[in-house]
Amino acid sequence: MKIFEMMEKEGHEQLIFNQDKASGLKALIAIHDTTLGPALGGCRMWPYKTEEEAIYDVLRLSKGMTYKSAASGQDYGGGKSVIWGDPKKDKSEAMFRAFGRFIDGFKGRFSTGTDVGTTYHDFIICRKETPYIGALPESYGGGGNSSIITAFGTWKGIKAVAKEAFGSDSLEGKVIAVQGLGKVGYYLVGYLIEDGAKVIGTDIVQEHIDKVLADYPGVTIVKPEEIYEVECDIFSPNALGAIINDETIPKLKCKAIAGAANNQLAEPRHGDKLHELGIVYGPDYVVNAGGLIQVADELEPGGYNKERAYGKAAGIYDMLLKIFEISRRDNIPTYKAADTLVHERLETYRKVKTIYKK
Ligand SMILES: NC(=O)C1=CN([C@@H]2O[C@H](COP(=O)(O)OP(=O)(O)OC[C@H]3O[C@@H](n4cnc5c(N)ncnc54)[C@H](O)[C@@H]3O)[C@@H](O)[C@H]2O)C=CC1
Ligand SMILES: O=C(O)C(=O)Cc1ccccc1
Repeated sequence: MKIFEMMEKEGHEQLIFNQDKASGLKALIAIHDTTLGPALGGCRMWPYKTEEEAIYDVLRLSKGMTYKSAASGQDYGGGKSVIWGDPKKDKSEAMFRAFGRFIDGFKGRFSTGTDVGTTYHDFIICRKETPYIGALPESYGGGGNSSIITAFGTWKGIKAVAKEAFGSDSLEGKVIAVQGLGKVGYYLVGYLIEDGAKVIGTDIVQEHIDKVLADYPGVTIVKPEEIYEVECDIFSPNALGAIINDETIPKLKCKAIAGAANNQLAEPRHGDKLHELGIVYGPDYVVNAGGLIQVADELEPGGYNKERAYGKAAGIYDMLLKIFEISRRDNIPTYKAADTLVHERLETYRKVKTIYKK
């Protein structure tokens, strides 16, 4: 793996390796692009098989955050952190204190918080060492569990792809296949059922399934490997990335895809394939911007304003309709239409900053 080559190709500014012998912490922090402002991005804890897997994940995730911030109109850049370890058995206070000290070293150039495998309990510990933590509970001055607003935004994204695919954003009677019933998936199921949808769900952790069934007994559960081929109107990935790939695309029986998972396309060509097949794809970093919108709102002067944040998250619907219009007008895949808007915003900002410097 030629790391500098990858960073140069994708435009990453920094990749920092962090280890703390006492706690066993091994963490990577990637800052992709700070043109629009300081980098924001959550922290994933995952038992990667190799160091290369961890490096690849943090580079992809951090780039996605730049695109997410630009596409959702935030004045922040993109970054992400990954802790290499098993969230079920490797966590400790010492680990998250050490991680907080590493974050503090950026002095605001990077702020982080929950993502896959981490919870706000972990970041309450981090907060003891650094103020650069987002999505803390209201009692700690944060905006609360970012998964809820992420689920809200994803619900709006599902309504937008429904409108594009079926001519109406009503989810009444629509069958939605939800992959991943974790922090985001659980709340998303609630929004979908409230909106009249029929939900087919799956997860690899039984207790997550049980929690959903306890509150939403009407949800149909299938095995993880079956979710791709269930008869449905919309497939909603809310687990891990790279699940839209050569193996899964031929199985899909949906007319549209919209979910919270980061980096859903294994490669851009898989977005081209969805376009060819006429499957409406809501670009992941547009659909799942709710969490980022919350954390950016927490950083506004005067602090978090829930009404303002949810108003911005509701705008995910209109942004997607704009992207679908560009995709139809120019006959390009939706992910390319979204990337075009992002590149235009970054380029404009770079020019303005250059002029300003003069
Ligand atoms: N939590 C947040 O605010 C945000 C999360 N995201 C993204 O949304 C996705 C979900 O995030 P969270 O809900 O916070 O994470 P989480 O870890 O709470 O939930 C992920 C769920 O997916 C399940 N899962 C993993 N592999 C699976 C598989 N092969 N099949 C079925 N289920 C599987 C896990 O058991 C877990 O229940 C991630 O990709 C994350 O990066 C994006 C934006 C914000
Ligand atoms: O949208 C994401 O994937 C995030 O990582 C959102 C976020 C940003 C900063 C702190 C916590 C979560």
